[in-house]
Amino acid sequence: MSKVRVVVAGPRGKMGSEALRMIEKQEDLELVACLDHKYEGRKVSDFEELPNLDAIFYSDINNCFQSVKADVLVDLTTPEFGYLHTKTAIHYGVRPVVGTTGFTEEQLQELTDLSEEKGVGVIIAPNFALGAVLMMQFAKWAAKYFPDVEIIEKHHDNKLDAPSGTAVKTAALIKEVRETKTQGHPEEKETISGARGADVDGMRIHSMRLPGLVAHQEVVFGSSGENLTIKHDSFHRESFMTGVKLAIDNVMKLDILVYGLENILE
Ligand SMILES: NC(=O)C1=CN([C@@H]2O[C@H](COP(=O)(O)OP(=O)(O)OC[C@H]3O[C@@H](n4cnc5c(N)ncnc54)[C@H](O)[C@@H]3O)[C@@H](O)[C@H]2O)C=CC1
Ligand SMILES: O=C(O)C1=N[C@H](C(=O)O)C[C@H](O)C1
Repeated sequence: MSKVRVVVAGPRGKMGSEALRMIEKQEDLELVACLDHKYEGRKVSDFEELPNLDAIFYSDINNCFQSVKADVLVDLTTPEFGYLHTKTAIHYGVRPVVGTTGFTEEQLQELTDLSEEKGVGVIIAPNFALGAVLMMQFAKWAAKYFPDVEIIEKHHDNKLDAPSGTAVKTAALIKEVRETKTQGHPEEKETISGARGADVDGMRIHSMRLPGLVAHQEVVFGSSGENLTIKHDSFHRESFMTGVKLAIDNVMKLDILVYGLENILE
């Protein structure tokens, strides 16, 4: 059986380095290159904190895909570069598995159209942790019966995007089953701007950023005389790696873009 040849973008990051450690342990995956805006030509093994792998760092994505044969690009970078990398990979016929969050709806639509036009499979998953995927599905189910809902997401203070991709995806899933409803008092007024959080279709998202946190979300439903809270915590980035592997395996069978890991779970 031939190995799936993987390029990782963002190898020195918190998620990218965890992905390298995961790939190193898999017999059916081979790390063939890394994409980083720094350290062109260096090997992964040159970095003490990274696994002992021979793959080379490339700074230019075109040079990378022209020099190395790759099947899958795993992108764990920033919203700006994640989007550019995904687009470029599709053009080269390299299947993107994207964990990077912060894409706009327009960017997601553009990537969906491009993937379909080129027949290149793509998986974009705002959260690779299986528990988080279940939390989102349970929240969607609960929203059918509890239309009053607020999402509280808590992350480490190095996070660039707010609200988190998971919170945005949770709101989108809830929106599929919940009638538009403005929550709170009809005449409520914020005396400090932002106090009620972001407004998505009348439901609220609150984003907390603190050192010490990893990735956490609570979806709180309210009804007369009762509350229901659905909560997920990622305490370590290893929690995302089962999903990254699952996405790499599945993207090889796809010729369209899939948004959300729930769409490939049985
Ligand atoms: N889908 C999921 O399950 C998860 C997604 N994320 C997302 O993954 C992304 C990365 O998160 P972290 O690892 O925590 O961030 P990080 O800041 O630790 O790592 C990002 C890395 O990207 C690199 N980078 C920046 N520009 C680049 C470029 N042009 N080319 C190549 N590399 C570049 C940086 O040098 C850095 O090493 C974020 O968008 C975050 O929201 C994070 C955790 C889980
Ligand atoms: O930046 C992070 O850390 C995370 N980002 C993703 C998001 O925006 O939802 C997934 C997870 O919450 C960790």
